[in-house]
Amino acid sequence: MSASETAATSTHDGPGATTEAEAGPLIEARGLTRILPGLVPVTLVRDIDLEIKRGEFVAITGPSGSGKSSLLYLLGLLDTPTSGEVLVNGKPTHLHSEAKRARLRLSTLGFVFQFHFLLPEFTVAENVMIPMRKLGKLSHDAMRDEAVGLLSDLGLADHVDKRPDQLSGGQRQRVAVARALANQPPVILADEPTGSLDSKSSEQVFEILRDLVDRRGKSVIAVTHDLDMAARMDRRLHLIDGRLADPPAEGV
Ligand SMILES: Nc1ncnc2c1ncn2[C@@H]1O[C@H](COP(=O)(O)OP(=O)(O)OP(=O)(O)O)[C@@H](O)[C@H]1O
Repeated sequence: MSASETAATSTHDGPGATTEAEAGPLIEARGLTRILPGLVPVTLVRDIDLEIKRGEFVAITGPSGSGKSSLLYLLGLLDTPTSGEVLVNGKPTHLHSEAKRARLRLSTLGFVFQFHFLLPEFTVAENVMIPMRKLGKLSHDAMRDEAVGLLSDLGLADHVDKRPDQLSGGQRQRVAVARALANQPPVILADEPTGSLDSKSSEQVFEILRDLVDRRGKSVIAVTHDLDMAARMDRRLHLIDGRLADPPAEGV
């Protein structure tokens, strides 16, 4: 069974899985602007208004340097706007302390980057347990069970006690997806999640993300240069020079 089939047929849906039925958007940006100060200030994004609803698979596209990663980091509360705000579950976040933002990130947002960023000295299961450990809600055994469940769902049951360097690139990225799901966040933010994978692994990871949206009701926001992939998502946000724009008919 392929990883995507495994994920699609999974019954694993641990505590805190998205059963909440709030009607409003999960993530909102209002007038979001980020300017790096300096002798020559650099505008990363400007005047972005958007809403991400529950169960949406949204692509962020645009030319290189158009602000895609910057926008994702702002939506993920990894960076703070110069003006404007990000709301999570309808609640403003701009007055939160860094500790409160960190906790909101841990419980609400899962991150997948182009490179897996797994810690090489830890096993696969231990890597997936890291965000759970930081949230501090579960016992060691419960965290381990949760991690093994998530990894099994992604077709990695036989690899839980291996080190990352014993896995293929595609398998490592699937571990990164499991780690992003560790605290059952309703939103996954992915920065070119398939950007460093071969086409087969890339398709597997895409199918896993698609499945998280379709069958688990997650919202996935993914930066991508792959327009075919973007076309298979539900909606596309296109950036030009840090602003939202209509996507071109063809090409980036
Ligand atoms: N710390 C920084 N200092 C100076 N310029 C920066 C910094 N971070 C980003 N930039 C610039 O801001 C712009 C937006 O960067 P960003 O990485 O968000 O774009 P991107 O669309 O994700 O690009 P790519 O597709 O190449 O990854 C780029 O011109 C980038 O060079």
